[in-house]
Amino acid sequence: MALEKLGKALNSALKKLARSSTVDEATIKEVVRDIQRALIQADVNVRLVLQLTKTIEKRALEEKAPAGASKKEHIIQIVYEELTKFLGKEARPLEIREKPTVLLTVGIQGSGKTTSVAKLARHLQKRGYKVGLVCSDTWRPGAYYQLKQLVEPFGIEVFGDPNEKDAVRLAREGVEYFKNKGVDVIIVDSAGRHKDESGLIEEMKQISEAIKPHEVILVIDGTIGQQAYNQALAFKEATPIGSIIVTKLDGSAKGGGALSAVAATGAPIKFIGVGERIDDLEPFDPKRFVSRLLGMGDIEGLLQKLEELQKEREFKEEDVEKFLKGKFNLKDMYAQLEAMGKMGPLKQILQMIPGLGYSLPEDAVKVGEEKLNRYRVIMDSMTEEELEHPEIINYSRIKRIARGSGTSVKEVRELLNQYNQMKKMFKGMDKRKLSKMAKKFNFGGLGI
Ligand SMILES: Nc1nc2c(ncn2[C@@H]2O[C@H](COP(=O)(O)OP(=O)(O)OP(=O)(O)O)[C@@H](O)[C@H]2O)c(=O)[nH]1
Repeated sequence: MALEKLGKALNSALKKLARSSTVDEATIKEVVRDIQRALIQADVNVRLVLQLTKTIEKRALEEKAPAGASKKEHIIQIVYEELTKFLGKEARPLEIREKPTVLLTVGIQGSGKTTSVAKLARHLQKRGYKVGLVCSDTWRPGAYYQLKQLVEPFGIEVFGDPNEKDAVRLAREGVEYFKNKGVDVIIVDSAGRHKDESGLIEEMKQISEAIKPHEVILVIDGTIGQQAYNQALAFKEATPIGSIIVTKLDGSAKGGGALSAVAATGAPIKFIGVGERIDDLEPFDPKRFVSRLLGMGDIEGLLQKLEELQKEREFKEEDVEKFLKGKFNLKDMYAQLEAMGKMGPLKQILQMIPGLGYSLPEDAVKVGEEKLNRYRVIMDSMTEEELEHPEIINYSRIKRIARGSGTSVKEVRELLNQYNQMKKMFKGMDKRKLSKMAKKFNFGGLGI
């Protein structure tokens, strides 16, 4: 996984939060300090770290958790949101709009450029595009053979001439060649042997002028950490159509520094390299990346589901009245269960709740999910009258319901007990307490 070490450190900071019994100022400050330490160790620029953690701390201390979410959940949400913003906020996918779309890749020698070109070609091929590669590296004859070797197994053609000395001419001829072949995407790989960024950018300008690419992609070595800032900035200023691939994020201790430094320039990171194999290239999406980094499953999904859950949890005024008068029936309970069912497998929901996913024993989740299903099956075998007036369900009805639903008398009784308990609790409660309890019941009252 990319940035494994940073992920682990951030994850343990949040785990500590999830485990703490209270969430006060001292807890928040400790979490923030842990996050600071983790980021600085990943070579993220200290000034950026301080800015980021100050925002997290301020929000965590000042903002109130939205209804239905705990303070812990809210803090995790804040950390997630701020880290996402830190890495560019939105995904900026590579778009293939025209046929052919011409891409030019540049990058300093050793950055992983040639490998990334092969990976990108394969990535696009897997998405159904026919891709042609042009090697315009006139400095290193081996580059052509290296590229060929990488993509040959996939039937991707490489245009090049190891004896040609004019990079601009090679690039132009290569693009013409593939245009005539009707490919969807042409990727032109330029030379990496430049003494510095200015040489690199100069060649990029010349080739750009000749082939008019739709996009220029800079490949940056993720192991250089925050030094990536200057490279990305110089590049961003030189081309209005630039995007970036940050390589070697697998196992690099400084990858977090490189990613955040590039993001700080505002240049879009479109892919990250996460290994030496041809498939080790991932489209970069800050949201998904941060969710995975924090090791908390799909947090985006969680936020959405929390929102839905909250809507479902909101008891209508008339419902509250009804419950207060003790008129809560099985149908009402059924509606609650159905609302839960709509939101997908319970286990999945529970796992997405930061903090809970860690502590939840597998058995508890299984029982909850199974029980919910059984309740539903049992209620499907009840008549309308029984659902509305459960008090009429006597022993012979229980036997019939058990038979009809393929369950047992014991299970039908269990459901009725659950109902009676809920009803008893609703009765005689004040409004405020009731809505609080209702929220709890959606998760806690069903034997989960
Ligand atoms: N672990 C890891 N290694 C990578 C990644 N990308 C590239 N590499 C390795 O980095 C080394 C240099 O990669 P090349 O593709 O030859 O890069 P380059 O030197 O920029 O290419 P040119 O400038 O064209 O010569 C190779 O050993 C690659 O296997 C990555 O994402 N992860």
